Amino acid sequence: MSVKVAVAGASGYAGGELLRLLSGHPEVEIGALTAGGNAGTALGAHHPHLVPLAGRILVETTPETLAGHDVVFLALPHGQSAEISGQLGAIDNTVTVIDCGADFRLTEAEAWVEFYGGEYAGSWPYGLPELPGQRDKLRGSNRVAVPGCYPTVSTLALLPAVQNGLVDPGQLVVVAVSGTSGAGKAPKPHLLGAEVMGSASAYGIGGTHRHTPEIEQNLTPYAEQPVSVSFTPVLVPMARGILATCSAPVADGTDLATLRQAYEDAYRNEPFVHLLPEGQWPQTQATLGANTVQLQVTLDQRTGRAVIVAAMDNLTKGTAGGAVQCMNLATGLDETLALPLIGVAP
Ligand SMILES: NC(=O)C1=CN([C@@H]2O[C@H](COP(=O)(O)OP(=O)(O)OC[C@H]3O[C@@H](n4cnc5c(N)ncnc54)[C@H](OP(=O)(O)O)[C@@H]3O)[C@@H](O)[C@H]2O)C=CC1
Ligand SMILES: CC(=O)N[C@@H](CCC(=O)OP(=O)(O)O)C(=O)O
Repeated sequence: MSVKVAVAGASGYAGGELLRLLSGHPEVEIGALTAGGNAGTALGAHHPHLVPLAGRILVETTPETLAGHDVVFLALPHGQSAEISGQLGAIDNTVTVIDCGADFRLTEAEAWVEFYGGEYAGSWPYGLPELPGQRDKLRGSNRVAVPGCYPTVSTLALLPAVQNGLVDPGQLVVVAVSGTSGAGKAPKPHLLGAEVMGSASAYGIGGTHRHTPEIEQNLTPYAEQPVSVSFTPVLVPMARGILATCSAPVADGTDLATLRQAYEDAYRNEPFVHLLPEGQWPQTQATLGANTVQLQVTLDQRTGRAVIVAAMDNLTKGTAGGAVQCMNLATGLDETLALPLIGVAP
């Protein structure tokens, strides 16, 4: 079986990571690679690490250049996916579209308007296979909305505690540091070297970051009470990686052994989510370039809070790896194909 894929937004960070993974995929043939203003230039000018594909010329992102592929990955800025996927669907009704952007992630129009503004495009099956029952929705699906990077790691960190009623889901706190590639490649003043190097800065503070409703949406079906998360992202001087520290008050009678057991049970059979041995705490470098999330959980006895720390590469499991995992499921391939378990450390 050969799956012919196109990558829209191939000159960007997510597009580059998709191509790194897809280049090693035994069942994939790489078709059109598209960009915006950089159409007409060679891929190698943007991603010199993608040596075998370096000479490929980027073409314009149009329905016509994307049509005729089995799978199209969209790695475009927010708001672009809705329009192009609609136009593409009108001329090619057999294509599977996997969107790395946010356009189709939220199921509630009000949340979309509050956090993104503009017109709500609707929702597609959510590309987090580790959510209970989600694999069945992704198998054979011809549309997938890949999660945001912070929601992937935060949801997987909190799910077992929430699902088993071990914490108060109305008092979840997530503080997550991220490398700057999470912000994309387009130039922005706050990403200048002089702003980022040797400095850490919180942003999207006070419940205003657009990933807040996505994390709440993910956990709500598994909670016995309303879910509320206080989420604070922090930019740190790394290229890649997220380290999320999540906490919540534990339910009466919950001890550390019960908490730990919930995480062991939830992730024992998950290929990409790993609870570390007791006493070992996640660090981002162990997940770099790997499609993995590494977790540890403990109980802060003094404050009565469960504390879960999770590490993940924002570009791999947090975007492109998650997207390839969804492609594997959508096209009937082995879910784990071409997805590294081994990180790049130190
Ligand atoms: N970076 C991350 O960690 C994560 C990213 N995502 C999502 O993935 C998507 C891509 O992000 P990322 O790769 O970081 O962003 P980048 O800014 O690095 O890349 C954006 C890509 O989109 C192209 N593009 C920009 N404007 C247009 C346009 N008008 N028409 C066609 N193509 C255009 C750019 O081409 P050109 O070079 O020509 O401008 C580039 O290839 C976003 O929706 C993002 O939210 C999701 C999770 C995590
Ligand atoms: C460091 C940084 O800026 N990170 C991005 C999140 C990246 C991500 O997951 O993506 P989506 O844009 O697809 O939602 C941010 O906070 O906006």
